[in-house]
Amino acid sequence: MASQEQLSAIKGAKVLMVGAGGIGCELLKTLALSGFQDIHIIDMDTIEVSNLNRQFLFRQSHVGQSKAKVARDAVLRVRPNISITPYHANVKESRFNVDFFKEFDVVLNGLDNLDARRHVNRLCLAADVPLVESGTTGFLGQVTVHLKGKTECYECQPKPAPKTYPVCTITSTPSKFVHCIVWAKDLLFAKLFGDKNLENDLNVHSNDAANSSEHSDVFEYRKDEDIEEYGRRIYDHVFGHNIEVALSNEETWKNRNKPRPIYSKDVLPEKLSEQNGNMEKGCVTDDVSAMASLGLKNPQDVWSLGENSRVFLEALRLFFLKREKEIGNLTFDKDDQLAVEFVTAAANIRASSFGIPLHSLFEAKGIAGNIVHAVATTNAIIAGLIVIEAIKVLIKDSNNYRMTYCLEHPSRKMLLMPVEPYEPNKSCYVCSETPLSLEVNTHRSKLRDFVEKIVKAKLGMNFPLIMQGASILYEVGEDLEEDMVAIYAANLEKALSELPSPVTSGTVLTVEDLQQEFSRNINIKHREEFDEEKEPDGMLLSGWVEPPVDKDKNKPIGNGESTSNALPAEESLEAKKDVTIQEISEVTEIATGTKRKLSEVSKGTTPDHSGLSDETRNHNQLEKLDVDDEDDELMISDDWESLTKKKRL
Ligand SMILES: Nc1ncnc2c1ncn2[C@@H]1O[C@H](COP(=O)(O)OP(=O)(O)OP(=O)(O)O)[C@@H](O)[C@H]1O
Ligand SMILES: [Zn+2]
Repeated sequence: MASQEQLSAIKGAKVLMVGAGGIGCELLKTLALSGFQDIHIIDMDTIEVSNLNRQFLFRQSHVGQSKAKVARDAVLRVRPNISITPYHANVKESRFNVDFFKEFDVVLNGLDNLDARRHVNRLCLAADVPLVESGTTGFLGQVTVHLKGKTECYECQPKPAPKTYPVCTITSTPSKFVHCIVWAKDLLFAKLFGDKNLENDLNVHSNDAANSSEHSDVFEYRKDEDIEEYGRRIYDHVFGHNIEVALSNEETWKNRNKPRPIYSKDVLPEKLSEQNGNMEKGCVTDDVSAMASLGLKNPQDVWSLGENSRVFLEALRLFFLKREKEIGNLTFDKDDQLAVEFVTAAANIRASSFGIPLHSLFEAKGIAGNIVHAVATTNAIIAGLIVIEAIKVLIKDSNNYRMTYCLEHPSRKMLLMPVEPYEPNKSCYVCSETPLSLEVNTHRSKLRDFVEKIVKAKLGMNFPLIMQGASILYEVGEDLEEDMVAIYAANLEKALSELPSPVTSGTVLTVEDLQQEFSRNINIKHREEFDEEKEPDGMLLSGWVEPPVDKDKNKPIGNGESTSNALPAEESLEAKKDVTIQEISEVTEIATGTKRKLSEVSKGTTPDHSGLSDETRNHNQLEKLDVDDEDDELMISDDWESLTKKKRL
């Protein structure tokens, strides 16, 4: 039962919700049913069919309409007397500036990406408005309170770098199905259907006897060539010939199982189109799906090697027959059925060659698209926790703020694990005044490199203004004069030392995002050489939060900026000599941060120094927590105070 104080705080509050998706729908409903009367909601998206299973305010008839508006209408039907103001817009639009944020008593995030979260964090800091941040990944979830100067901000802890794999694991020595998926989508799919000008590490041994005399690129489709013949040529090349070439390097296989070359003639009949009556169907129906034209119905079935080989050839054929115009511009998209079919089949054939268990299309799609299936109940629990924290924020009950984790399996008999929030990180470059410095080759690096790699990627600014003393070197904005736009565009292509106001060792640059009202000075230090593997940006930004380094191994124990260092231990040796392929996973970011703290607090352990990425290490710790729990009886605690001994505030 809410106290009088809580009730009047709820009634008088003006709250801003950002995101009306899985968490947002639950949150809006819970806010309305808890008595909130003035709710503003920003969401840039329209409703999709795939949202309907968990975003319960939406119905089939709403598909294509604004999430924020439909959510408002749905909730007003049960609470007609409250005020809900929807904005069908990106929270990064300039109208949502610091003054806009200042209007609210608390901001509640139900977002799904790092970029928007960082942006809202900065606006809340600039406007001095408390932020309740949230995230879910399947059964895992987290709610955190960020209050300027009192608790850590969203960016006080470095977020894990995207998961990466060494190129040689992907191109030569896969040991897990995910390696085969990365090979199939980032190398083979990209090679066949993507931009021909992009670099691709797929081994192209086109000097094999059969092809070298006529063609320099074995992947090229000859106009007069039969499409099945072409498909078989690619098949035999990547699954047969390339494997034979790899096998000839004896050293590689000394301590590994040797792969088996697979040729199409060994697994398929001579001429498929004559054998398979369904093959032509794909040409006449609109359904561009290899599965459909081969009569494979259940995406959860694991196909045999023969079936995968057929899907491979059929998907390739359909791309060339039905989607020829897109070839050369395609990038893998988890919602593109034909692309998923091709990648599943290719990954499975490669897996078969390397003795790795095969997977269904459903599983392969999840791995390829980094999909963790959303769980509606987790979203509902998290939304409830957001409202609990929001109420504490409104009555300024700061001693009782909690960062709460929602777990998949009970730990210490609990599914919900509240811990006290952390203090602000004194070296956080966002919420503290930490000085920054940048080592860079000022003769070689261009202003564009600085803007893209540092200002946007590292400092997360969207509308940067870069100044040296009083002169502006670069600016982004809607109302810039044309001549200024031209000058800034020209500046981007200049080396730092050749700019109109040269940037050299000792220069102090001021970088500012006017919308975020966020400004930092960066001391420039010239450095001649950079290690291409460890410092691929050719620049080194320091003075902001970095994970501690294990001095013996010179490896970060968490996720550093260098992606090649953020690798699972078993792969880290190879990583030292190899470039890495990125596999982006936004969805795990927030939950991964969760697990770091959870493991520290609940086990009382110090972070381990295993050299694993945060993601991997924390998964392991979470699993360990679960395994350690012998008693499976559940308890959801409501005794917040007694649960945490560590006082962090
Ligand atoms: N910059 C932004 N401005 C406004 N809304 C945003 C922004 N970024 C993300 N969102 C919204 O946050 C919500 C996140 O919800 P959720 O995680 O359930 O994602 P979804 O897109 O609805 O579902 P899924 O990605 O699982 O298909 C989405 O509705 C999305 O439109
Ligand atoms: Zn901070």
